[in-house]
Amino acid sequence: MILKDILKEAINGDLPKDVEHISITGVTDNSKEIKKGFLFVAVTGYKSDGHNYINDAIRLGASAVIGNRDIKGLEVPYLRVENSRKALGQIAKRFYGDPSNQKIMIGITGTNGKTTTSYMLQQILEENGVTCSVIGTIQHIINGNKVDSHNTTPGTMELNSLLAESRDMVVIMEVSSHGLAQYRLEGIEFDFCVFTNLYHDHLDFHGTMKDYFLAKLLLFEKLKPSGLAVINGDDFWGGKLQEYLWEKNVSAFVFGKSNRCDLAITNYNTATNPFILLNENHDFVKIELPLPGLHNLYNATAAYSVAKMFPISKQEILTSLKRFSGVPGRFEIYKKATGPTIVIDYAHTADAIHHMLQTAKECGAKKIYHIFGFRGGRDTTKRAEMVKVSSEHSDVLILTMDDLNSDGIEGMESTLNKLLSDYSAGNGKVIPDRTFAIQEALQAGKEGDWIIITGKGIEKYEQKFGLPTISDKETVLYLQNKDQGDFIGYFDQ
Ligand SMILES: CC(=O)N[C@H]1[C@@H](OP(=O)(O)OP(=O)(O)OC[C@H]2O[C@@H](n3ccc(=O)[nH]c3=O)[C@H](O)[C@@H]2O)O[C@H](CO)[C@@H](O)[C@@H]1O[C@H](C)C(=O)N[C@@H](C)C(=O)N[C@H](CCC(=O)O)C(=O)O
Ligand SMILES: Nc1ncnc2c1ncn2[C@@H]1O[C@H](COP(=O)(O)OP(=O)(O)OP(=O)(O)O)[C@@H](O)[C@H]1O
Ligand SMILES: N[C@H](CCC[C@H](N)C(=O)O)C(=O)O
Repeated sequence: MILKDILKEAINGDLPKDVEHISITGVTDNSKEIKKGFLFVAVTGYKSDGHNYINDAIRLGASAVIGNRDIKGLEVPYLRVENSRKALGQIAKRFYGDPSNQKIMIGITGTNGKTTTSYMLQQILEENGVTCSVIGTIQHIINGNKVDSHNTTPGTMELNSLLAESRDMVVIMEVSSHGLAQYRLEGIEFDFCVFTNLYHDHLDFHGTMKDYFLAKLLLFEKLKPSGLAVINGDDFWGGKLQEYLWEKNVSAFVFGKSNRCDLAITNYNTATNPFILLNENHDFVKIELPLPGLHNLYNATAAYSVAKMFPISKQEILTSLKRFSGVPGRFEIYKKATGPTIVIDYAHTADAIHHMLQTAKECGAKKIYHIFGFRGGRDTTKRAEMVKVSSEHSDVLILTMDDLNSDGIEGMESTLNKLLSDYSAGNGKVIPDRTFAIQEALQAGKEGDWIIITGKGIEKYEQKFGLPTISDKETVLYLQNKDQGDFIGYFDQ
């Protein structure tokens, strides 16, 4: 591939003579992936700086380098750009032949509900003959094949390569604020942009809620002129987004409780036989879900709002939602013939915890045991509110370990004790080993009680004493009598 052909957007003006005819065999921003004839794009990162690896890249065979620092005297041509992370996005798109341009692109953003909404939409579309690629937190699904996910929104090279590989008609993507802020979606345009909600999270990265919102807003700048924004109008920031799009004359489809909404929520039932009743231009739509929780009804409403823009009948959409298969690690219920109901869920914000515990109460939980921890190396300012909400809405809260990432176990243990003494109402305890925390609740829980384990979903956690990593589901099934636990949740892997 001729280098100049993929630099169209990245480099303004004429290219130096020595670059004109260079051909390259690949592109990467990771010196460790360089092969002979590659273009190396040096990116200044959050942990390290790609510019420090330029010499490694050349030694490994890079035939040209792009960066955003003033560097001279390299053995291969060096092109300076203003922002090499953005340039990488522009180059990735060209290198893979602008693959998003050949797809119907659906981007779903928001703090909570992205994965659930995308799985609902996937089920509706696929059951009605529309093949979908799905890109998100749990895994990516391309042409029906599962690919491991390292980021909710993959890095720009990986993303464009997945899109290029896809033969599916539609791509449903979870779009994270990190992905938007880091140009992972540079040059990609969307046919549908969905906003679920915005709550306190990721302020370690964004600083303030306003800046977090402004990062999410970038998705809507990528909406095609012919595209449609779908917005949860009941969310405070959803309201701000609506105003912003209205001023820019961008078409938005809004759902929410106000009767001014395009899809107005008139009634719902969150527990037994959950449903949400919507008024669409005096035409009533009743979405029934096999999954409890008001939050899931909102997710289903978002999925419905997009699906109805496809040539699929209302009845077909409603049928798919009624038999929704669920999402791995989100509100998965385990219950034996007798004993407590156990739920594994991915709540990792105060708002999600609130929804989760509220749902358990609405489902008739007598006593609620809530087990969770905090991901290390992430926003620490959300923790106090998570403890407060849990303490208020559960009977017993047990703080335990989540992914430590770079944090140490001792530091985390004292953090948990301090959070409990400062923000709980005295109904909590700390059990650092997650397996023991779950075991204690399972031993204490009686018929009618609910044990809710949040934060990790299907991800595995480290047990103490060097035991292998294990998921909450594996722990629960083991403790519930080896492998004889009766799974009655919505997804069994
Ligand atoms: C803080 C953050 O977001 N970091 C992301 C960022 O990493 P980075 O480019 O800054 O990486 P870095 O390690 O500092 O390295 C800088 C550069 O040096 C290069 N390098 C480095 C070492 C070397 O030997 N050679 C070399 O060339 C690297 O390849 C890179 O180009 O860009 C990478 C590629 O796109 C991401 O994978 C990475 O996500 C990290 C792993 C991460 O944990 N991110 C989380 C916070 C995140 O993005 N989460 C959201 C979900 C949030 C939600 O659910 O709402 C997500 O989309 O996943
Ligand atoms: N619409 C919603 N409003 C509030 N909380 C929600 C909503 N949908 C899901 N949740 C809660 O958030 C958790 C994560 O849901 P989901 O995976 O769908 O969100 P997400 O935005 O994809 O998060 P992540 O990208 O971190 O995986 C769920 O397990 C549930 O507790
Ligand atoms: N295993 C991934 C999960 C991402 C979950 C996301 N919601 C976040 O908190 O960043 C991580 O640790 O980045």
